Order: sequence, then structure tokens, then C-alpha cells
Amino acid sequence: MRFKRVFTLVLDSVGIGAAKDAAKFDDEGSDTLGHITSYWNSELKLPNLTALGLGNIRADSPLTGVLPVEAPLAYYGKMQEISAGKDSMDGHWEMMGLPVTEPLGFFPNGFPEPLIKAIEEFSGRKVIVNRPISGTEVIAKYGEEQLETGALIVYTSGDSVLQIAANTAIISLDELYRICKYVREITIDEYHIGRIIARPYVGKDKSEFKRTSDRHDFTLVPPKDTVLDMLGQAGFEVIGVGKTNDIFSGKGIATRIHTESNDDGMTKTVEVAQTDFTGLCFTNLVDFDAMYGHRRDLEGYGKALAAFDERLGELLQNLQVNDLLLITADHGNDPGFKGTDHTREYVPLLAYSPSFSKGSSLGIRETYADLGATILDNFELPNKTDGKSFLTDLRRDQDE
Ligand SMILES: O=P(O)(O)O[C@H]1O[C@H](CO)[C@@H](O)[C@H]1O
Ligand SMILES: [Mn+2]
Ligand SMILES: [Mn+2]
Repeated sequence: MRFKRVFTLVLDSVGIGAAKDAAKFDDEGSDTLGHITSYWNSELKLPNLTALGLGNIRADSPLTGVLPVEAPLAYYGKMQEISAGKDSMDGHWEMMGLPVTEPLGFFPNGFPEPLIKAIEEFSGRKVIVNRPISGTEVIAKYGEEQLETGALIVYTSGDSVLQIAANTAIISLDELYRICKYVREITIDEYHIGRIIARPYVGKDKSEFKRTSDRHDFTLVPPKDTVLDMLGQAGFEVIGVGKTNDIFSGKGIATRIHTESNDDGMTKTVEVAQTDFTGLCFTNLVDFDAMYGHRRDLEGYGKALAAFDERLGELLQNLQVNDLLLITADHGNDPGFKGTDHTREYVPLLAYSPSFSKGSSLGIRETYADLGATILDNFELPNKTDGKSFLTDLRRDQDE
């Protein structure tokens, strides 16, 4: 074993430029980090990410204001996704060695009548909307109707998701979760929907509606063991912080820590870093995606990156010499791009340890699974994934 504790931070949706297969997804020209940094025109300061080598990943087409540095502290590169889709589930499962190759159910024209009927019968409520729409727009448009009639707002997006928005003043959190659980059960083999997402919100009218952090994702259970299971079976600790737990339906995660926001996610990760364990702490920071990417908010996304960078500084200070920090993303969600959906992009890869004297390039990884393979390699476990470990590359250039 080389590193005792591995921290993996997934900056949800922080892509670093259109992937080579972006055209298949109609995402040519998408560039989450590129468009945010050029919107901010050098005003966006990301000192910690820059020092690690974020700008070095894009030496060929530099990010405005996030430039390559001469001696990056981390090993840097980018990863290509091989999963069939570009949702969080595809990205996270692939990272942990299980690319999603079997296509999931997409419903761009709304869910079939029998499914809607089943939801209505189970809940005793009428279903409204039933089409792809943004989650903030849908409550602004239909939230008042929901308050009047008690109807369920069911909607989807470009991903394999069935989302149910409910004002908790009339549909309690318990009831919403119960309905989502039922929908989860009936959409596993038939419909094969990736995630059923409970979207609670509060507010008396349109001017006040606000979604809460009680969002819950009921994801398909990974059909095979992932790196998380392999670690646990070998006796290593697996700690999930934030949405990570939902994305794996808890499978392979021994300790599950709920978070309220990106900031809280960093607080909880720092707290974990102050404990002694041997294994993996796997954190997802979802605000980038949910609050700024899908909302196509370049300004807010930039601020969230700066806020993250500051908290990253704190995490770096809490790392020990035999820790490894892996920073990456699960897909893109370019706030400067058309539509409101995820974008098929490369994701950044930064690998840092206080034990490194400096880093260098890890190149373009052919699959996110290289990350999981590296973790297995680190803990001297057999690589049962299609990923290729870059652990030995992390021994390059070191003074030791
Ligand atoms: O518009 P909201 O409700 O944020 O939903 C978005 O969040 C889902 C999960 O990331 C995506 O599939 C997209 O639909
Ligand atoms: Mn995501
Ligand atoms: Mn999303």
C-alpha cells in the first residue's frame, strides 16, 4: 500500500471541454470550465486549483486566468467517458470500475400512460406535466396549481431520470419518498430508469418557491460489484460524503454522510480528514451541477468554483503525508451552452499528495475507470475492472 487514505472529490459537472464523442450527444463545442473562465475574463481566482495544475490540463487551449504553472503540485490529466450516457450515475459508476454500457430508459416525450396511471393509483393524486423541463422552471410554472389541486409534478430531462417535485406544505417528505420508492420498484426491469428523484420544495407562491436539500435520488442498484465493494470486502473503510451514497444506492459504502451544500460537503470532508482511517473517502459536490450548470448560470458557477477553491485550501492543510487526493468530475454541464442538460465532456483529473515534490502529465485517460483501478492498485487488490492504474506514474519525478 502506498497511500493510507485516498480522498476522491467529484466536482459534479465540472467538465473540461467537449469529449471526442461529443457529436453523438449533440454537445460539440461544450466546454464547462472554458466558458466559465472566459465569462469571468481573468476575474475568477482559483489559486489552489491553479497551483495543483488545473491550467496545465489545458495548456493547448488555455483557460482564461487559470494558466499552466511551471511546477504543478499535482499530477494532471483528463479522462474520457465510455458509458452510454452522460448522467451522474454513468460517471460515478464508471469511475468505480463499472461503466454503464446497457442503455437506460429515456423518455423525451414523457412517460408512458401505464406508468403514469400506476403512479396516480398508488398515490391517489393526479400527475401533471410529464415532459422534459428544468426543475426550477417546472415549480415556477406549476407549483401554484400543485398547491391548489394536490397534483404530483412529474418531469424528466435529457437524462434517464423520473423526477417528482412536491411542495412539502401539501405533500409531506415522507409521502414523497414513499411514492418515489414505489416508482423505483416498478421501473427497474420495465422502463429501466436510472434514477427516480424526489424534489421537495417549500414556499407559499411562485415568488417564494425554493427547493430544499432533502432531495433524494433513488438510483438503480449497481448490478455488479464496484471498486467500493471490493475495498469493503478487503476490509478497507469506504466513506461516502454527499450524493455519492444515493448514486450507488448505498452499495459498497459503509459510512454515509449527508450534506446540505458544497460548503457543507467540504466541511464534512475536512472532518473526515481529521479522523484516522485506511481506505477511501468519496465526496460529491452537487451544487455546481444542480444550482449553476442546469440553470445555465455562468456567474454563479464561477463564484461556486472560487468558494470551493478556498475550502480546498483547508482540505489540503488537513492532508497527511501518506494521503492521496484525487479531484475529478462526472460529466460536463456547460452554463454557456444551449439547453439545460449535461454535456459530454472530458473531466479533469488532479492527483495530489503532500509527499509529492511536483507533478506531471497523466495524459488523456481512456476511461474514468482508470481512477478506480488506481485505487485498487494502491490497496494491492486485484484489478477486476477495465481501467488502467496510473499509480506507478505517481512515483515519477519524485525526489525520494
Ligand atoms: O432541472 P433539475 O430539476 O435540476 O434536474 C436536473 O437534475 C437531474 C439530475 O442531475 C438532471 O437530469 C436534470 O434534470
Ligand atoms: Mn452529476
Ligand atoms: Mn445534473
